[in-house]
Amino acid sequence: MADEIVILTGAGISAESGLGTFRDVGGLWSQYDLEDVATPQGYARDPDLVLGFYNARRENARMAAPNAAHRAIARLQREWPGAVTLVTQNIDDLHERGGSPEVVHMHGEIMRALCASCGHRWGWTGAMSREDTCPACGRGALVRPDVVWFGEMPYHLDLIGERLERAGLFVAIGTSGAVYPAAGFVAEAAGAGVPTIEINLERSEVAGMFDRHILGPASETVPLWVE
Ligand SMILES: CC(C)NC(=O)[C@H](Cc1c[nH]c2ccccc12)NC(=O)[C@H](CCCC/N=C(/NCCC(=O)O)S[C@H]1O[C@H](COP(=O)(O)OP(=O)(O)OC[C@H]2O[C@@H](n3cnc4c(N)ncnc43)[C@H](O)[C@@H]2O)[C@@H](O)[C@H]1O)NC(=O)OCc1ccccc1
Repeated sequence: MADEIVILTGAGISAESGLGTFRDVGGLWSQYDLEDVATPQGYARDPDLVLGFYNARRENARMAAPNAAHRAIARLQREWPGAVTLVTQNIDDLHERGGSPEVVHMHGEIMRALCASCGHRWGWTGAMSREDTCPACGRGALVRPDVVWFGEMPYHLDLIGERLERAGLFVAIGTSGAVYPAAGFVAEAAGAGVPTIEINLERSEVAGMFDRHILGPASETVPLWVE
């Protein structure tokens, strides 16, 4: 419907809340090899390294606070109930703490755990270790963060595809367009004749696919765009 909006966010929207992005200078991927810490193979090879990596990110997310960009999107969702689908690649909970009523976490959530044995999911706040056991099947050493690793299928792709098809506008905020299938959503939207806007510090790797570009820090550009 013409008045429906799909918003996709990435690490850039949480940068001004103090959560490092992935590719920027000094970003996470310059400190860790994603093969080691964000793949099922890395987890099988060295679960302590992986659980330690996510324990540190969970602590950072817990200490961080939502910024004006998170709050502006939440305001838009409240002012247009049911018309705004907020999809995020971020595993932090800053959108929810910024007041967003519905957040589609396509890459999972760091404040949740997943049992790699029975698939049970539950809320998780503290540090995770191999000693932890699943409250459903009781097995240990298979409790992992409920996040989507490289080579794993992202969550909610059917819902996202359906919302993209019928959207009146697609907006990407704070994402480099380097990771698929998220980076392909603009092409899906454009293919369905949906107008597209990129709001980012700089032009992304898929900038050429967007109709409009609003460049600058999200905490400034997003509240202005929402106004
Ligand atoms: C590296 C890349 C080439 N590899 C992939 O894309 C792979 C493989 C692949 C699949 N299809 C392909 C097609 C082509 C090539 C490769 C592939 N994809 C997968 O493995 C995916 C799973 C990918 C998910 C991996 N998990 C993440 N996260 C969770 C864990 C964790 O977080 O640890 S990805 C993780 O990295 C990505 C980081 O990207 P961004 O968020 O954009 O962050 P980045 O730092 O890159 O950029 C920040 C941007 O913000 C801007 N910025 C900075 N500060 C600000 C500021 N202040 N204001 C505004 N903007 C700002 C910067 O300028 C910059 O542009 C996010 O998605 C994030 O979630 N699974 C899959 O494909 O399954 C099978 C399948 C098959 C068919 C259909 C479906 C599935």
